[in-house]
Amino acid sequence: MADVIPEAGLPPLPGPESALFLDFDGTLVEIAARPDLVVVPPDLPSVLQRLSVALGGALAIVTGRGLEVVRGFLPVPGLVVATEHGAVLDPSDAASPPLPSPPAAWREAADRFAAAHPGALAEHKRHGLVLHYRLAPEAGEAAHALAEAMAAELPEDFRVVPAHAAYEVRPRFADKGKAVHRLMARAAFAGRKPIFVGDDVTDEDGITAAYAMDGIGYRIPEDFSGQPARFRAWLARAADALEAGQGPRPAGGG
Ligand SMILES: O=P(O)(O)OC[C@H]1O[C@H](O[C@H]2O[C@H](CO)[C@@H](O)[C@H](O)[C@H]2O)[C@H](O)[C@@H](O)[C@@H]1O
Repeated sequence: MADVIPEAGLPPLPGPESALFLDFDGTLVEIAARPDLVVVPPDLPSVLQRLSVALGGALAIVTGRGLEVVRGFLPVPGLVVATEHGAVLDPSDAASPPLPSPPAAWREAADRFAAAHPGALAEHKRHGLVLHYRLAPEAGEAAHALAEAMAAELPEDFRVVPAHAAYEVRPRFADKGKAVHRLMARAAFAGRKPIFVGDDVTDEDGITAAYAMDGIGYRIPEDFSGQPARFRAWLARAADALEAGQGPRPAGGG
């Protein structure tokens, strides 16, 4: 990696018995003015691929982003991804629960919100939508009110989750913790020590799940000084260390 950052004060590197669960925005990449403007460092996909191979496939991206967006940013063969906050796993599994999608009227209302507030954005996903106001801070209250009004129409299916300068309307029964539990049941992950790394409130479910399975969670603000670059450098060192000696541990070997 291009980032030259001292190791002091960083968490211990993951060992060959680990399973890595990594958030995307604010963790692997710096927050940007708009979702389409995030910058993926050119060497990040290869670092993720090396880690995935070294860990026998036990590496997953667990993100609020949509599936196609993540695959576009991180073109890593064999990479497991849990998108839309765990609602959509790829590769999928037979246990995938049916999840609702926002009604067309909500999508139209979201687009009208964005049109009415220059700088605001409506992001549409399969099972949810996001009202972004980072570039239109005065629209924050309107975004919140609209998101709450939508979720109130179908409260058994949807809930509102605050994000960085955005409000997300997403399926009530999807969260990153459930995604971690489902992935840990897969052969490549089973028996490993889960390590979840995130930066945001939605990552707390994933961190809780990791602890529940004798793993650990790291937070970018506290453990990497709020710097995704520090975290990326840590990942690169982990790939070096795993390749140098520890090697992949057979999947499911306890
Ligand atoms: O779970 P994550 O990978 O952290 O994704 C959470 C949401 O991130 C994206 O929005 C946030 O990042 C944007 C790019 O840095 C930023 O412009 C925006 O203000 C943030 O809210 C993404 O657009 C959402 O779909 C994700 O759910």
